[in-house]
Amino acid sequence: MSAPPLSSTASAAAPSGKRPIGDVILSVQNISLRFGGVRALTNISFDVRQHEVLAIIGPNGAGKSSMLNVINGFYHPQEGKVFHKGKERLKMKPHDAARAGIARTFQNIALFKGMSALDNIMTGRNTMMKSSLLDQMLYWGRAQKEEIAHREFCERIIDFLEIEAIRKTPVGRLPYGLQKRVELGRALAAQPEILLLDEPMAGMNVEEKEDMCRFILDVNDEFGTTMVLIEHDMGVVMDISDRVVVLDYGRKLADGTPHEVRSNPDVIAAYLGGH
Ligand SMILES: Nc1ncnc2c1ncn2[C@@H]1O[C@H](COP(=O)(O)OP(=O)(O)OP(=O)(O)O)[C@@H](O)[C@H]1O
Repeated sequence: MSAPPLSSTASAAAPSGKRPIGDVILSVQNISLRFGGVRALTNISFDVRQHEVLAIIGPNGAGKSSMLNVINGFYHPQEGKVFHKGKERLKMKPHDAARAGIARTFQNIALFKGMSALDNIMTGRNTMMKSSLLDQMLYWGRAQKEEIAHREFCERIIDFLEIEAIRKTPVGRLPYGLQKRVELGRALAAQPEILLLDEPMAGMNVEEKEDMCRFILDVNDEFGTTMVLIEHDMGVVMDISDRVVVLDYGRKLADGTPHEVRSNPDVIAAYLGGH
């Protein structure tokens, strides 16, 4: 088994360079989510198109993380529907979403600190591993071939993210920016079609942010991975997003290009009012 392409959407002949934005691949429609008396999301609808970088922004508590958690099946809204590639998605768990090509990273780094960067990235392949423990005992050769192919694939991610020098380093010893890059690598290891990034630049210095922006755009350009990201840094949002959805108090305030959203009076009022 040879190493597969880095994204399931990437064909062998796929050219590099910004891919044209395609059809709607994910649609959330009239989503409402409550926690007891707290209305985290109220009647939210928007579409995600193939290959785009979509940012979800909004003041603290606006419902951004809740929205990502609905998309990846961690929360199940009381109302509304999620359509994935035109089909209504019924209740599913995060690992089902991962199998269906939707991966995510978290606001706080959730890596195995004592394990190397490479081994952490390998854990991202778990959903793709076919051989069970029994297979491994019965068909050792086949399981070993599979393991080699997965390892090769992870090495390619390591090259792509320029982290060769730290591939054997326990991630707990790495600076924050590199840990976030390893986390991105682990999410990419699952070959997602849609990648959900929860504040990928939080806590980074300017240089680390610039690097992360470059990697996000490179992954999007080279492999066509659709990105949905939550970000607080408006400069970053305006620079890298094709489209922006603005939430405030769990409601959608605006949805448009960075330019449209920036000049929307409701958005300006929410941000000025919130800070
Ligand atoms: N598991 C939960 N239980 C109870 N309330 C929750 C839960 N998750 C979120 N909330 C509430 O839902 C609302 C939206 O929270 P959410 O974390 O989605 O906002 P956010 O925009 O991501 O905020 P931040 O920018 O601060 O991360 C908040 O009032 C929050 O307290």
